[in-house]
Amino acid sequence: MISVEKALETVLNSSRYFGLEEVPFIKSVGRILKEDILADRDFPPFNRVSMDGIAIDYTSFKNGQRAFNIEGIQAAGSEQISLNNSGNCIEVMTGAVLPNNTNTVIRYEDVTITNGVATITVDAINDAQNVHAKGKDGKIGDLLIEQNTKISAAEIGVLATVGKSFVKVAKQPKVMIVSTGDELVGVDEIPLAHQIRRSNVFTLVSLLERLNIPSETAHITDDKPVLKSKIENYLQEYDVLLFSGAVSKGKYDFLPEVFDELGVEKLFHKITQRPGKPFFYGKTDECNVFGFPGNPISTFVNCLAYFYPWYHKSIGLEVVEETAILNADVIFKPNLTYFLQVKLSYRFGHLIATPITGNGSGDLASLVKTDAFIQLPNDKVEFKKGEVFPIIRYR
Ligand SMILES: Nc1nc2c(c(=O)[nH]1)N[C@H]1C(S)=C(S)[C@@H](COP(=O)(O)OP(=O)(O)OC[C@H]3O[C@@H](n4cnc5c(N)ncnc54)[C@H](O)[C@@H]3O)O[C@H]1N2
Ligand code: MOO
Ligand SMILES: [Mg+2]
Repeated sequence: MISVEKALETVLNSSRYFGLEEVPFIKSVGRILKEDILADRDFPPFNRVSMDGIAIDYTSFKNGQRAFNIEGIQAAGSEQISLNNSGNCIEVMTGAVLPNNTNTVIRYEDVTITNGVATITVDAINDAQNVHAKGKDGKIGDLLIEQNTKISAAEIGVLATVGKSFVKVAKQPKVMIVSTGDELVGVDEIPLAHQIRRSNVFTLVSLLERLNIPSETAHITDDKPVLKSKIENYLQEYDVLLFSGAVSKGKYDFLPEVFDELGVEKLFHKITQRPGKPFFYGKTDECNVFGFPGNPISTFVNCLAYFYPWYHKSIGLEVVEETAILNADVIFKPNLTYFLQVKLSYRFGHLIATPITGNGSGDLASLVKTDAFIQLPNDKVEFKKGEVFPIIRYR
């Protein structure tokens, strides 16, 4: 039996590198970028007209000129034209290149146009107004998105702008999720009096989907030879195996011995925590094996507390700790770290965790009423309202 801290350290020390892949940028939301994205040209790439109106040479205005013959039109998407006579003007549209020999744009609202002559109707204009200068937002080669950024809609626009139709992202591990147990039937089935529907695999699939990790699932009954032959294949085929059930002390809890017989190196079995104590963790050269205890809340909390940080470390992301203020006195006597279910709220900008006690680790419906687990350490028995502890949230 090891402590939560030691278990987490062991899990993190066995993180694994899954490599990179290139994906179409539009499919990359939620993935972890594995290259720096640089500006392929200046931002904006030319002196960009930012108001519809007329472009002039400011010197003419400064010298007192107010009426300008219109020489032409510069539309957005047209090649740059030139003002031939510095006493004239060119009509310009937002998004167009500022014409050669002009430097200042006056918006249509501030001019009147009659018979091809634009007359400025305001007293003051500024040199270079309404021009978004080339390179003002960024220079060619500037770092726009750092690697290890989680790609969101904000990054997608930048990727499009710099022409990155394919991007390098962290490859996801190949994951198999296995439930075990003779008492479990499918979701679409009507359970007999002694049976229940399996739920843990689907919880795990969903917890992995939050990380954008696709997974496959299987169910194996409590039959040791079958477990052994199937798991032998899975160990060859997958980067990660997540199990729920069959890791405790029961007559049919075969997984620890099956893992041993298949050469899975045991890194630990059993942690001083509740719920989730009988967690088995091991690895082979190619595969990491998470044997979560079968009680639904045990599977759930251990996936969050150990698989999540292991995955984050594996793809090169920082593992960040969050804390909240306990909102009630709690007494917990066993010498175990207590992952207590809490409902989160904000008060004056502080995150508050209100304990909601369910009926133990089999009470999966209680998860619906809470948002997170607060992690109460095993070095004391009384936890006071107002004290701050780490939390693991799932919403
Ligand atoms: N003598 C002891 N008995 C138990 C101990 C112990 O230390 N000594 N630990 C208890 C704790 S704590 C837990 S947690 C469970 C862990 O049990 P297993 O990992 O062996 O899991 P199972 O026995 O297969 O099942 C336990 C429980 O969970 C339900 N279950 C399992 N899989 C699913 C699923 N996919 N969906 C829904 N529910 C599932 C199963 O029906 C059982 O009710 O052991 C305690 N016992
Ligand atoms: O600790 Mo077990 O994980 O209570 O259900
Ligand atoms: Mg059992």
